[in-house]
Order: sequence, then C-alpha cells, then structure tokens
Amino acid sequence: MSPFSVQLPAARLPPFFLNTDHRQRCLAQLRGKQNGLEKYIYLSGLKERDPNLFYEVLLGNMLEIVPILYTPTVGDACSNYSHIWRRPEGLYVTIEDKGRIRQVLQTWPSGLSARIAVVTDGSRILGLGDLGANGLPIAIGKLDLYIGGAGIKPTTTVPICLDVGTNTEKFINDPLYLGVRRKRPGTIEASLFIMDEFMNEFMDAMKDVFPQLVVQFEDFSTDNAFRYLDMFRTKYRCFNDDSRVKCPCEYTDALFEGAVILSGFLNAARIASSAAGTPLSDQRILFFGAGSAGIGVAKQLMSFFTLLGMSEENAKSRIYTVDSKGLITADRKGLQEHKKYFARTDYQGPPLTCLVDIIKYVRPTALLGLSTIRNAFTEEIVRLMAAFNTRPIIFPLSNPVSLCEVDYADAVHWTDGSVVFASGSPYRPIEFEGKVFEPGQGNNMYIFPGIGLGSILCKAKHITDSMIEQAAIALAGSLTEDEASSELVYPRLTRIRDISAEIAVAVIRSAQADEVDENALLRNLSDEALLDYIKAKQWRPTWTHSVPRL
Ligand SMILES: NC(=O)C1=CN([C@@H]2O[C@H](COP(=O)(O)OP(=O)(O)OC[C@H]3O[C@@H](n4cnc5c(N)ncnc54)[C@H](OP(=O)(O)O)[C@@H]3O)[C@@H](O)[C@H]2O)C=CC1
Ligand SMILES: CC(=O)C(=O)O
Ligand SMILES: [Mg+2]
Repeated sequence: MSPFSVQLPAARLPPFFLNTDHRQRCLAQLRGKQNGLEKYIYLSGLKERDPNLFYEVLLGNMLEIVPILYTPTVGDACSNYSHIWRRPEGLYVTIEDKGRIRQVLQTWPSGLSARIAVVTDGSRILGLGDLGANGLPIAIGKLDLYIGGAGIKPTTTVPICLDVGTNTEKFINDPLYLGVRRKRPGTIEASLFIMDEFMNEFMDAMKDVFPQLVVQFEDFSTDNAFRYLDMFRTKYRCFNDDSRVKCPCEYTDALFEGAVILSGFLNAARIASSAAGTPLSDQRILFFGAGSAGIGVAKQLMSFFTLLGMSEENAKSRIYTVDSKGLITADRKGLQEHKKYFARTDYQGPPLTCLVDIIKYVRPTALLGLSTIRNAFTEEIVRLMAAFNTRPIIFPLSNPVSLCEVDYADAVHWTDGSVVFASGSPYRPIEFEGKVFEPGQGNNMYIFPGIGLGSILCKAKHITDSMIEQAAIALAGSLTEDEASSELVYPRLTRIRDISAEIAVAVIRSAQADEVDENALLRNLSDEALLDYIKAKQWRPTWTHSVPRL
C-alpha cells in the first residue's frame, strides 16, 4: 500500500522521507540487485507496495525496465515462478474447476470494470516450451505493457493462467511446483472433448462475469492456439479476424506479431529496396520456423502484399516456409494443416533440409527466424544473405534472447554493417568501424497496447483484419525524422505512449469503417480531436514525490 494513500501518523515516517525522490531510491535499489530475476522480484514487490510509484518508475525508465518485466527476464521469472512466488497476482482456473468456472472468475474483484484479460495456458511460454502454471508472469508482463505502454487502467486488467497440467516432468516432480500435478489432457478424442468442454465453459463464464472484456490469448502451443481460436473467433470478444485469406492464424499472439513484423518489415524493405534500386514489392521472404508465430507473420505480410495490388497467388509466391524437416513443400506426407497454405508447389527435387541449401535456392531478400533455435543463423548463412543483397533483412524473432537465431553484434560484423536488423528481444546499440548501429526490436509489444486501447475506447465488437493492418501501417509511419535517418525500423521505445495513441486512432477509424464500433460519440471527431480524446483517456500514475511533512 502506498505511504501516500494511507493516513500514516507523520512520526511513523523518517523526517525527510516525504521530501526525497522515491523514484531515485527505487532505481538505486533496483540497480543494486545482482541479476535479472532479483530485479524482477524487486519490481513485483514495488508494484504491490505502491502501484503508482511502480508505474511512475516504469514510465520514466522504459528502456531499463521493460526487458525485466517482459522478454527476456520474464522468461526466467516464468521458468522459476514456483520458487520466486511471493503473493497472488492473477487468476488461476484449473482443470479441476471444470463445472464451477463461473464462481472462480467471480472471485476477481473488478468484474464489471474489467476490460482486458491476457490468458495463457502455459503451454508455449516465449520459446521456452511447456511451463504449466509457471506461465502466469507472461500474462502479467503483457498487461504491464498495456498499462505502461498505452495507459490502460491497472484495475481493469486481468491476468489469467489456465492450469490444465503440464507435460514437463521436472515441474511435476518439483516439491515447490505450484500447479496441478498432472499431465495435460492428451490428443485422443476423449481428452480433446474434455478440453473443449473446459474451454467452452471458460469462455462462456468470461462473457458473463466480465461483460466488457477483450480477451487476448497468449503463448498457447501452436496446435491449441489454432484449435481454440477456430472455436471462439466468431463467438466471443477475443481478438478476431474476418480474414480474406483463410488460413488458421487468428491466434492473438501471432496476429499481433504479424502486425508488428509487417510494420518493421515495411520500413526495412524501404531501406533495402532503395539501396538495391528494386521495387518495394520485389521481395522474397524466408521464414525459418513455421509454428503459429511464423505462419501468423507470413499471413500478415502476404495479406499486405495483396493490398499493394498483387494477386493472392503472386503474394503467396513471395513466401517460403521452413520447419524442422526443411523447406515446406506441398508433396510432403502428413503435412500439418497450418503449414499447407504456404507449402511450395514449384520446387521439384530432393527435400531441401539444410538452411544453407535453402538460402542458395531461394536467394531471399529477407530471413525471419521464429524457430526457437539459438544461433541457427550461422556466419555462413548471414554472409550468404549479405552476398545476395546490398542490404539483407535479417529478423531473428525468437524469444527470449537465449533462443535468438543470431546476436546483433554478429549480424553487423558478418555483413560489414549492411544488415537491416530487428530481434524479438532487445539488444543494445553497438559500435562498428566508428559508427553506432542501433537494432530494432520486432516485438508485438509495439502494437498490442495501442490495439487494446483503441478497441476499448471505441467499444469494438471484434478486432477485424483491417484494424490490425491499419495498426501496423500506423506503427510503420510513426518514425520520427531522426529515427528514419538513423535507419531504425521501429520507433524508440521511450515514445511508446504516444505511438500507442496514434495506433489507437488508426484502429478506431478502421473499426468505424468496418462498422464494428459501438461508441458512436467518436465517429464525428476529427483525427486531431480523436487523438486528444485518446490521450486524455490514457491512465497515468497519480504518485507525487514531494509531499510536505504534516
Ligand atoms: N517477436 C515477437 O513478437 C514474437 C516472437 N515469438 C517467438 O516465436 C518463436 C516461435 O513460436 P511458435 O511459432 O509459437 O513456436 P512453435 O514451437 O509452434 O514453432 C517453432 C517452429 O520452428 C520450427 N523448428 C524447430 N526446430 C527447428 C529446426 N532445427 N530447424 C528449422 N525449424 C525448426 C518448428 O518446426 P516443426 O513444425 O517441424 O516442429 C516450428 O515450425 C518463440 O520463440 C516465440 O517467443 C512468438 C510471438 C511473438
Ligand atoms: C513476444 C511474444 O509474445 C512471444 O515471444 O511469445
Ligand atoms: Mg507470446
């Protein structure tokens, strides 16, 4: 509880306490911690003691604090959550609650005022795999970004972990593990039926208990992600898609990632095209990793190409996908459903299984990594990209850093500084041959806060494809002159609040065009008035650091 929000007798506080800058004290305490996990624990404690001070410190120090609350450190927090747990921070709905999920949700204090829930089942946390009940911090971290990055009110957010078990043996055997001690229901018909019943009951109960809520599904394993979104996309106010291109990637994590990568890719392609003197649309994009994230991003890029006037076939032909078995081709036996859409029909020859060979065959202008394979983009691969392209686009997007396909410094060195780079987790700028190089962070954190804010304010019934596309275009267009001349592909994180407000304008306009908005009051506002309205609605911490001693 904040010392400022309770009536403490003055003598209970040190005499000069109220006249010192607590933000500086918090930063000093934070910086005194030995490692990322300790910093995470410290910040979590600060949020509990004094939420206003916590968000004030976050807003003033985004570059330092976001990598702790979010990727990469949140990955450590999740992996170790049962050991570092201090206090209840979210809602757990377990498989054992089946039949009474409504009552469980009703225990959350702010039913009617809740606006955004991030829901994970812990089955694919970042690229770290099945972390079971330990997955909750990813939902908390995302919501901190909704709050910090867009100004969503903290009391309207709901982090939820669906604990249906874990297949990670070491957790089940860990005496401190906090989740239910059982394996996840399997994939035989009867187990799927039980899970479908559980998920249907959960979503029905969510709609009843939190009538104004938008649900973001986060870090479900690819098979579950596709399955549940297929079940729910037209029924509930979860992130949703009226897709022109029917391939199953409406899973929100992938949708947002698609939008954010589209945005960075647009800026990267402009840089690369102008260096090579080729048209923007003349791109060949190789996706290394074809799970929900890879296919989600591929879909978003290709749908943008169709907006540029390309036919669907032409747009699709620009995209190549690779999984653990190599280049995905249509003649492969037993190909999973989500991989079929982009499977190549034009490759004749023995299966291409090695990335070097695939790159020699495709000669991509852009190489995107969503594979969770650390250092998969070797020196040979990166040098090949540089040999084929004046400005090779290389986006190693797997999170956290420990799973990133190539480190920034290596990418810069191996391409003699020609790489156009964005990674999923943050890297620091580096100096190479007397020049400072600044990496981009291609992470959905740039987009979901603004989409959430816009959707809440216009009371969107669903989030349509065009809302997501317009959000991506607004993000791409949000670079300042300084950022563009530094060849950044994403704006600097310190501006995320303003960027989220601009994205929210684009999202609201698009919701209005698609007639899914229910807040008629916003329809007649000019863009300028709408931006002012959005900024006025952004929640800010009300903490003051200079309160006189009584
Ligand atoms: N930057 C961002 O904003 C975001 C990043 N991500 C990141 O994307 C990554 C992937 O997520 P997701 O799609 O859900 O995960 P999945 O596990 O579903 O997909 C991983 C993909 O990589 C492929 N793969 C695995 N090993 C290899 C290998 N040795 N060679 C080639 N391909 C391989 C898999 O192949 P196969 O299908 O054959 O198993 C699969 O297609 C995660 O690290 C996640 O953190 C996710 C969302 C947003
Ligand atoms: C960033 C993110 O959502 C992921 O890696 O899953
Ligand atoms: Mg995610």
